[in-house]
Amino acid sequence: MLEFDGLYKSYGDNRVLEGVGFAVAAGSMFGFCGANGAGKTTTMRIALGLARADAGEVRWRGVPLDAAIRRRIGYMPEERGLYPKMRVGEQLTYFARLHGLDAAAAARAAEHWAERLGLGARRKDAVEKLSLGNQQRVQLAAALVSRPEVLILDEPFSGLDPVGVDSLAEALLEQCRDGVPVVFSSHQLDLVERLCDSVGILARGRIVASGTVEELRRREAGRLLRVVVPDAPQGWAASVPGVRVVSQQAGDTLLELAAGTDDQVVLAAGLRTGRVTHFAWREPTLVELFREAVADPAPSVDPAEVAA
Ligand SMILES: Nc1ncnc2c1ncn2[C@@H]1O[C@H](COP(=O)(O)OP(=O)(O)OP(=O)(O)O)[C@@H](O)[C@H]1O
Repeated sequence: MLEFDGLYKSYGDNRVLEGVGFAVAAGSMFGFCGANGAGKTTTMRIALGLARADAGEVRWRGVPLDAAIRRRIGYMPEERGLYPKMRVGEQLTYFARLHGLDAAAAARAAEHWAERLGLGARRKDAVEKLSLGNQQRVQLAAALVSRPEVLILDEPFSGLDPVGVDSLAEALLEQCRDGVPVVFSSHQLDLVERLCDSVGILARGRIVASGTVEELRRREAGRLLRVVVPDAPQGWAASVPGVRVVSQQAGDTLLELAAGTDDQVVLAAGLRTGRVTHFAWREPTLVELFREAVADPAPSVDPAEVAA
């Protein structure tokens, strides 16, 4: 288990992390989501020892990370860290050696990952001659080449074409099957939904939602209702108490029901305006769950005011 436990980090007055905690089981993939500036990179840099937490720690198999454990972590930094003049093959061999592989094993691993990520023909080219997407593939190969026990990847999919996304996704799933815990940050929520066993959404310095996508959905279940009334006038649902119209296109409406709102009341309202051809609960997408989770919480209501 890879555990991030109670991480706090401030830069001056900027309180970035205020008790970030989550755990990633060996052999599972964790999607680390959050708005720009939420603190994902900061969290990963703390794990790698590149930033120091004010409080909290990161553990692998119960042991706080130290320099020796960190050498066994494959890390892809957001700012990317390649040597532009070095050839692709040499660079990969170099990173593998840096993580302790002997010369022969390093050369074999470099060749394997270059081929695997579609860089076979570019092995002898200097990194600076590659397109940005291909440089990204080299960076990924550099994280994988040392046969890491743990993978921590900062936006590994950004800038990749669909073929690159597929080859990386397949490579990461294979790492998971070999028992490696994989943490990656991404704004591409469709990918997170497709690949990850679990997801954590960082907002306001904390993980505000976490679990499998299914669990997150179930927590929200029963709230989004799709109703199709082809002949209904625009805005027919807006006056139903406890109903918010999320979207409306022709007679196709997506409604959010407040807790306790009776869906049959909504159905009756729809029927009053015409024939209802579709009426079903709809599962929220990860994008909708994300929006909900990062939105500023409703201002708290003073209980005394409610009682009055
Ligand atoms: N070295 C630093 N010095 C001062 N402030 C920093 C430093 N590193 C990060 N920050 C601040 O910490 C906050 C979180 O930044 P971070 O890069 O961790 O967010 P992120 O979630 O990775 O964002 P993005 O999705 O945009 O990459 C930001 O307000 C950023 O300005």
